[in-house]
Parts: sequence; C-alpha cells; structure tokens
Amino acid sequence: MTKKVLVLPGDGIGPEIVGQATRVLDALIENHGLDVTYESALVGGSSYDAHETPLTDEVLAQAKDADAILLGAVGGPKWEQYDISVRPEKALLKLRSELELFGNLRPAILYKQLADASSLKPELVSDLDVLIVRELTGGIYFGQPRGIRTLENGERQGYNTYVYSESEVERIAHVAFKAAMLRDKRVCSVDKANVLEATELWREVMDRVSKEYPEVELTHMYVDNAAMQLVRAPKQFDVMVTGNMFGDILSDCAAMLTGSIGMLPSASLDANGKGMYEPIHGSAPDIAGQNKANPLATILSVSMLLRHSFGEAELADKIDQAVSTVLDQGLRTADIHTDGDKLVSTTEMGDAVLAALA
Ligand SMILES: NC(=O)c1ccc[n+]([C@@H]2O[C@H](COP(=O)([O-])OP(=O)(O)OC[C@H]3O[C@@H](n4cnc5c(N)ncnc54)[C@H](O)[C@@H]3O)[C@@H](O)[C@H]2O)c1
Ligand SMILES: CC(C)[C@H](C(=O)O)[C@@H](O)C(=O)O
Ligand SMILES: [Mg+2]
Repeated sequence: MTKKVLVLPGDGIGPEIVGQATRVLDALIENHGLDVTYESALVGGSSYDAHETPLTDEVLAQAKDADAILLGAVGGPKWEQYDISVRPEKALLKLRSELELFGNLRPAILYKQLADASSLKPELVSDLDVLIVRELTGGIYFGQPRGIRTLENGERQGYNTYVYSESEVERIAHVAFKAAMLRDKRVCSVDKANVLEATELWREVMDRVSKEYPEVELTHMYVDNAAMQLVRAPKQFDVMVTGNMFGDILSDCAAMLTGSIGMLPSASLDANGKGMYEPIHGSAPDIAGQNKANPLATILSVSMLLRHSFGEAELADKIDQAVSTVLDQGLRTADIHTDGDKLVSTTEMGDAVLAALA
C-alpha cells in the first residue's frame, strides 16, 4: 500500500534543506519504484505567522495519520520574544510527545572523506560510529511542575522538574540494547547518579533490563565525564543511552566529531516503528536564505526514514552510497569545507546527490 509522508520544512534553513531531501524522495518515487506520496505543511514559526500557533490541530492530525514525518528545523530570532508556550520549538516538543516518539536515534558516523573536517585529529575519529540513543518524551523537558514563580521576598524563581518513571527508562533501555545487538554489543548509559535521584533510578533500571541482554556489555558513565570522553577518545563508545537533556547536549558534541552538525540525521520512533525524521541541527538563522546550508543531514534522515519506518533498506543504502559518492567527488558545503575541496551551495549539493543516485 502507498505510504504517506508528512513533510514539515519549518523555519530558517528548514525549507532549503528539506527542498533537497524531497528531490531525493521524488527521484526514488519516479525512478526506483518507491511507493510513497507526501504532502507538506507549516510548522514552527512559519505556522505561528500564519495561524498564531506553532502547530495547528490539523497538522497534528496529519502527523498522526501519516506513516512517517520528515521535518527540517524550527525556531529563530524572530519568534524568541514570544511566550515560551507558543514558541516554534513547542511544536517539535508537542509532536514528539503526542506521537509518543520516545526513542531518538542519533548516529554519529564519520564519513572517511571528512576526517580533515572534524575538530579532532583524524586518528581519533577515523571509522567513528557511535549511536546516541536519547530518551525524547520525558525527563526535565516534560516534568511537572515547571514555570517561573514569584517568591515571598518578591524575587522571581524559574523551576523545572527532572523526572523519570521506571517504565520510561525500561522502554528506552530496550531500544538501546536492541540497537547494540545489531552492532558491537556495548551500551554505555550516561547519567548523573552521583547527584540526581532521578538518574539513580535510571541506573538501577538499566542494570535490571541489561539482564535480558546477556550478550551486551553495559557500562555506566557520569555525564560530565562522558562529554569529556567524547572529545578525548570517542571511539571507545558503541551505543550511548541517556535522558532527554543530556542526549541533546551530547549529540551536538558528537556531531562536531563527524565534521559538522550538518551531517547528523536522526530518527524519533514510537513503540511500533512509526517515526519522525529530522537533522539534529536547528534552523541556523545565521546562514538562512543564503543557499549555504548543508542538506546532507536531512537527506540522510530520508535514508533513516526508509530504513526504520518503511523497511526499504536497499533504497536507504542507495542514499547513503550517494552521499559517500558526492563526498568522494570532493564536494563540500561551507561547514565541511577544507583546503583543496570544491565549495558548493545547498542546491549544488542536492544536484550532486541526485546525479549520484541515478
Ligand atoms: N530540531 C530543531 O528544529 C532544532 C534543533 C536545534 C535548534 N533549533 C532552533 O534553531 C534556532 C537556532 O539554534 P542554534 O543556533 O542554537 O543551533 P543551530 O543548529 O541552528 O546552529 C548552530 C550552528 O551550526 C550551523 N549549522 C546548523 N545546521 C547547519 C547546516 N545544515 N549546514 C551548515 N551549518 C549548519 C549554524 O549555521 C550555526 O552556526 C533556535 O531557534 C533553536 O531553538 C531547532
Ligand atoms: C529545538 C529543541 C527543542 C530541540 C531539543 O532540545 O530537543 C533540539 O535542540 C534538538 O536537538 O532536536
Ligand atoms: Mg539539540
């Protein structure tokens, strides 16, 4: 049956990078038998400008109805002064939580052609392949109570709640252990169990679930050390599993090891494999509208979509191979450009990926 994809370009560079990703989808539909239709809708600041909400009920319903979602990025300075409840980022958080997309896979893979673009020495990152499994619908991002209150002395106080229930930790643990079974069978759980009770329980549940996966080695690491180890010796990691906020921070850090945040795709999955796919980076207001952004993370997000939600591993491999080919050709957007490479625009990178797919 024809599968339906909802495409949500969003703000800033979102429409530019998603434009290249949908060209890839078009090519697979037209030339490689992919049985998919897609429609586009507004999300984030662009939705706020049109409808005074970053996510309309209609678009949420479309997202629930779709078999998968491809999102660009949301947010930007234009909307920063608005109340946090209607900011573009809220749309993303609502989509994640309403669709119960708790399992966020963020693979940090170094394409060998980009070893010189990494901020670390080539020998530290060659063949890097780390999978960050981030819990995406819980933790301090969603804990109640939250807000800004006025104390008796008149001073204002901001507060959030870091909370994880056992079932939330269990289900993300299973995602991590199952992923590890298909890889090097090592999971490092990252927490702050020396200070935070919520992560003390996290650690206990990780230990418990690990007994169901005797072949997988589980280790634990405090998040401050994990951040340091990621830039000291990142190849020690296979799968890292962590909570919502730590995962957000560590995945941006891991992105830089691969040359640029413009290279990292992601999948956010529910319990049945339905997913939303997006680059891990934001709307990059500093380069928006300049045809400079790297579209590869978004194109690789299409590859993840085909692999994880549609079982189209061959077509996903084809996209990954096309990305590798354009990098072999020395084509680089500004973020991954080093001396001797050919500097290309967003659309030229899209052109090259399409040519490599043909
Ligand atoms: N998933 C999302 O939609 C998402 C993720 C992160 C941030 N944001 C939002 O995006 C806005 C900007 O946030 P930020 O500046 O902290 O992070 P950002 O990821 O947008 O940008 C950080 C830096 O990386 C660069 N960069 C990001 N993506 C790139 C790409 N594809 N090609 C080349 N360079 C790229 C930017 O130019 C910038 O210098 C904020 O409103 C933030 O809330 C959205
Ligand atoms: C924009 C923001 C809500 C989002 C997050 O913090 O999850 C982003 O940084 C990400 O990594 O997807
Ligand atoms: Mg982030």
